[in-house]
Amino acid sequence: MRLKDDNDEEEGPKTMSHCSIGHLQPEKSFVIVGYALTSKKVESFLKPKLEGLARNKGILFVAIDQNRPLSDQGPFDIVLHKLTGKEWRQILEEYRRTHPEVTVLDPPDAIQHLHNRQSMLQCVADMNLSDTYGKVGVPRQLVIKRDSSSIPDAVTKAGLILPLVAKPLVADGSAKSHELSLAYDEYSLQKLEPPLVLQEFVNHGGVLFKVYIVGEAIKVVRRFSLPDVTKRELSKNAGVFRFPRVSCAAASADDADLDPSVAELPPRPLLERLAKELRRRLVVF
Ligand SMILES: Nc1ncnc2c1ncn2[C@@H]1O[C@H](COP(=O)(O)OP(=O)(O)OP(=O)(O)O)[C@@H](O)[C@H]1O
Ligand SMILES: O=P(O)(O)O[C@H]1[C@H](O)[C@@H](O)[C@H](OP(=O)(O)O)[C@@H](OP(=O)(O)O)[C@H]1O
Repeated sequence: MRLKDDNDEEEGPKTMSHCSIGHLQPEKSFVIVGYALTSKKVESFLKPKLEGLARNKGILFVAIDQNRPLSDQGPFDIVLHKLTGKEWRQILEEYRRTHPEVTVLDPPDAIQHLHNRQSMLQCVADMNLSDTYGKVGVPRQLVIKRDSSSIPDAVTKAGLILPLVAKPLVADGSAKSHELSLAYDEYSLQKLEPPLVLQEFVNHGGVLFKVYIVGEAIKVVRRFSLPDVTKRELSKNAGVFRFPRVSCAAASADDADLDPSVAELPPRPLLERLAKELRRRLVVF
């Protein structure tokens, strides 16, 4: 796409934010990314540094005005969004139909099953990656849709071993969807609020790896995580404990002096196969 400078009479993006067209070199080609994000996401993601880097690479971020028809805005090369709701979904589907030349990241139907922690992990569970470079699996888990009083029985029947990590079933980016708890004893499980996923706690040395995948690009970071739970701790503790965003960006362990047994990154070939397989199964970028 060609974007002309301010003096140009031709149509340019009308809702451009955080950038001034006047500073752009005339006749330079830019990829225009229209974004529809919550204000929280704009704050955490669209940092001046990212915008500067993007601009140097010929990428411009332009805010989509949610109060105006999407088709009246742009033109965009890419629509980047992280909003939920039926209405927004319909707007995007209609836009994709009428603007097949625009890449929508990602199409609503493709991300639908990522909004639910059960379906989100299903394709990982279905993956049958050979054990050449390491195993990929999902912790044993149980979905509770309703009735908190039924949880202790359901856990016993499923044979899940305590402690359990309780996660809201819906993963829609809301603060509530990130509220996780750790349940140490069976009795306290009744205090949890369905719908949720109960997962066996997997000891992992207090460090985890976050793997970011965009297209062919893979980036792995180390983050501090919950410490291992020992048998002694399990026998001492009871109750349900809410825990905060333990492995957030501020908990980076990239430069920490870690025991090599927990610090070693997953083998690259495993990540590549995992990334390829996930993209194929999820049909997302
Ligand atoms: N089964 C588990 N066993 C041990 N620790 C776990 C387990 N599941 C989650 N955790 C811990 O809880 C943290 C958050 O888990 P998870 O990523 O599932 O939630 P989230 O709300 O999607 O978080 P984020 O959006 O930050 O990735 C992990 O970083 C890890 O420290
Ligand atoms: O900063 P990292 O470690 O990559 O963790 C991200 C989570 O994985 C995302 O799920 C968060 O986005 P949502 O809150 O929209 O789900 C995302 O929220 P944010 O974009 O508001 O920071 C992050 O918390």
